[in-house]
Amino acid sequence: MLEVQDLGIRFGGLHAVRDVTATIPAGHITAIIGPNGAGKSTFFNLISGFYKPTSGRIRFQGEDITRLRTHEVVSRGIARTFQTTTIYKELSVLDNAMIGHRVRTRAGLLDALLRTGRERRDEEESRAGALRALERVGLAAQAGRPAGALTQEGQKRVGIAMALSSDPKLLLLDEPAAGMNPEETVNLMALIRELVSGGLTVALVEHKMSLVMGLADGIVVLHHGQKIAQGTPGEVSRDPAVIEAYLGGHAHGGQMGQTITATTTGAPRA
Ligand SMILES: Nc1ncnc2c1ncn2[C@@H]1O[C@H](COP(=O)(O)OP(=O)(O)OP(=O)(O)O)[C@@H](O)[C@H]1O
Repeated sequence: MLEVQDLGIRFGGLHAVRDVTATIPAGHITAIIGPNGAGKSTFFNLISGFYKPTSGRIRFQGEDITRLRTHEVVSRGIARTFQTTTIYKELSVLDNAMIGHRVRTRAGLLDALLRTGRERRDEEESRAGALRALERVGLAAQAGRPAGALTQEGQKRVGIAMALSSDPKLLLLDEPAAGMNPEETVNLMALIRELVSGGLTVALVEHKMSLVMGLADGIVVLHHGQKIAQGTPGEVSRDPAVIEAYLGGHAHGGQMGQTITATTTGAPRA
């Protein structure tokens, strides 16, 4: 569904993503993993059109989208969530999902908040998209409640509905399980699986290896901005370069190091 070739971006002297060639197959869940600072969020920002690459190509369903603007990328069928999705807690769940639709399509956030003429013309379309999205994340019954009254998990679902409201073909989730407890994480995994069995393709950046290993069909591993491995969870967790990246001199330890160790050698946490 999505192919990147020799993708790269520099920030001054720093090559945050470098010569990455990878694929995100349709109907799959692809995880992008790597130690802190590996370039995962930057990679997401590139494929969602937030950053323009300094080298390489991005093709989505056969079309070159490398130079498209963010809303043009969205209109092709790619939407994303953010590490910390802004939820308007005092607004209803439906209004949040509608804002999600509008900021991702034609009207900007300011239009959405100020209710300009252009925004009003989009309103009915937004409402329909938002309601469909709330159905998909199991929040239709909560549409009228203030978003701030929902649980942490419910608020995460609102964030996902905000992205789904533009009816994407590819959904990019940036650390969806951040701040969630194990039970909420399991529920989130079930939701992602359900969305994929409904025809969506998902790519996610995630630190929680239990989620990645239990959910992903394929994993792309980045390290210092470069792809060091792509394969199934089993292949990647046995890959010496991946083990070295997590446990070597640059590892940050924590959950990723711990789980990679456990799934590969069974050795105690480094
Ligand atoms: N807009 C930017 N300007 C300058 N440097 C940036 C910018 N965005 C990211 N970087 C740098 O690029 C590198 C990769 O950062 P990125 O956030 O993509 O890593 P990450 O793998 O998502 O990290 P984490 O796991 O900590 O979220 C880091 O060194 C970071 O400081």
